[in-house]
Amino acid sequence: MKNLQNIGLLVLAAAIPLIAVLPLPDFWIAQLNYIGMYSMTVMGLVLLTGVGGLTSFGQAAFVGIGAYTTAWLTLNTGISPWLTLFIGMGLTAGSALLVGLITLRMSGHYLPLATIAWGLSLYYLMGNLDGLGKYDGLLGIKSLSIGDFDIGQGRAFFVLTWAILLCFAAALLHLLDSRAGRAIRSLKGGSQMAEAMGISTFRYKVTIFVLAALFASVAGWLLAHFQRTVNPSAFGLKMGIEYLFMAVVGGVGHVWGAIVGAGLIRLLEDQLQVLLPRLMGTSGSYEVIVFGIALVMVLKYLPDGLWSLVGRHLPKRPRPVDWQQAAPLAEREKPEAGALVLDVRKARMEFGGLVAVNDISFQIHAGQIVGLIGPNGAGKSTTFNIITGVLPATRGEVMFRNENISGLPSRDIAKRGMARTFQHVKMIADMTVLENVALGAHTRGSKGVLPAMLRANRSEEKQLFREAQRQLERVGMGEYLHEQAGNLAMGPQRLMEIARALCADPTLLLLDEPAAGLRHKEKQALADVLRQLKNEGMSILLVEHDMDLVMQICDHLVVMEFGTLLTQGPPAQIQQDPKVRAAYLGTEH
Ligand SMILES: Nc1ncnc2c1ncn2[C@@H]1O[C@H](COP(=O)(O)OP(=O)(O)OP(=O)(O)O)[C@@H](O)[C@H]1O
Repeated sequence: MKNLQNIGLLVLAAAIPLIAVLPLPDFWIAQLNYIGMYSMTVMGLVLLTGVGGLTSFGQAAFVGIGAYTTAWLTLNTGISPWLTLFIGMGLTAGSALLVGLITLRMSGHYLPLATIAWGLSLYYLMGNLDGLGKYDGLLGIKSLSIGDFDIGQGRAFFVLTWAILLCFAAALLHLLDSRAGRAIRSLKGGSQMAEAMGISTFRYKVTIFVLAALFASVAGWLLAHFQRTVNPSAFGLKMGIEYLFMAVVGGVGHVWGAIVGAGLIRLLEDQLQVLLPRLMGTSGSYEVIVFGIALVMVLKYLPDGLWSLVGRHLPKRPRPVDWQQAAPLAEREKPEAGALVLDVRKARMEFGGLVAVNDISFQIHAGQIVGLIGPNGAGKSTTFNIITGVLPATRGEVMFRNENISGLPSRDIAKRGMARTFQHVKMIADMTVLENVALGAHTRGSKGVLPAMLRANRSEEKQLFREAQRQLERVGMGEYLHEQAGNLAMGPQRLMEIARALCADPTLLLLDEPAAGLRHKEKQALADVLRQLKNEGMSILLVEHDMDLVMQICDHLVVMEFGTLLTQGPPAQIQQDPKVRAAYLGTEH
């Protein structure tokens, strides 16, 4: 896929000068200019909504901030418009940061509603400020120029706009294929898995919100100098909806979908505005009705947008393996064999009146496999969640390598060397196995969004992929590097999760029902992998219902029933314990 993305960028880079010199009528150049500017805002939405899963109706307001900043400053202060671009971006970043910090903790439908409220308030603010010309807006904005050369509104403007768009597309493609990009792509699946990989989901949400707003702001700056006038109608809620519409029609998850969507809607709108009133015999915004129907059809029959029609026919080439020579990632210092790794002290979890975990205590030492067993509803997963920081314990302490980690968020616990898998596999289905596993090494890298966009992250990326491949080979998944994770059967999916956890270079590995849904042979392969990890000095806590597997591989068992610790000890002893037999068979004891 990577090569194809580069081809896409090259095609666009070649098309820009070609179109500029072709004898196209001015009308088409103007259309292309609009499409370029719209595409910028829509590309921001691809990142925010398509990739990050955060729906915003308020992008037009950020276009407005960029446009009004340059309009007001160039008209009132005579400052260079090239400088106002950065002032506008600064103002946009500031306001997006503020709005983001307030609204991005909201989930479900609250976020889109908040963006509507934000879009509306900015629209009325622009329309009511005397200094901004109220609803008439500001007129007489100058064209952009370089020295004496006037960029104007024609071909030179086209080259400028599309060159910026090309840079945005390249930056976005680079970003999505990076450590930060994988973290952003993990946002859509809920925060639990990402946080367990040490990713601050909130920070990445705010980051993509600001980035999308900046894309919109640059489009606004261009629009002001293109139209030479600004007024609130171009930045209101209707336009906010239209940008979202372009993104959805084009393909909200694809960078190229932004251009397809913006192009199609702009051209259609223009044609329909002429055609429909003629057909109906009266004037009116009939195109909105057509768009409404078209959107419903697209959502029903082509939910991935029009780009998916093209994208699915493009050949998929595996990522070239160029990381063999990369330096290994630094490893954390490991505990001595037999040292105390985890000490759960009287952990308690109450859900209202229900005591799900009742003052449980147990320990895990380095190189030990401990099984946490018990009938359904015994409180195993809740104990797991207390240890990994998903749930804050009502009382009690969890000591990890002699540090009290009670109350820490799961990402901070992950950073300390505790890695986990999930009862129901959590992965990014449309990423390759290798990329999914590289996500596990997130905390071992440091390159953020900007280095990724500028491609200044190459050596670290190679290190991360080298580690991901190593861990996949360690669990016997070396054959699956380039497979799309969503296509894997349950067994390989679970092994992939283990490899992802191993990528974090953990001291303690927590596996939640790793054998669930596996066939006999796959279970044996899993047992071999776990034994091998133990021999390498790894400590493992296992929640598992498969008693054969548990008895085969565990050194120590902790048995729970109704939230309480029933007993603990070596498997042979537990197997003979009448209390345990009774708990499983449901007889009196
Ligand atoms: N978030 C929650 N709110 C209220 N009750 C909960 C919550 N999570 C778990 N419980 C309850 O706590 C008890 C223990 O549940 P838990 O999932 O920890 O058991 P388990 O041993 O992991 O079961 P299973 O083997 O079926 O996964 C159950 O009675 C469950 O209904």
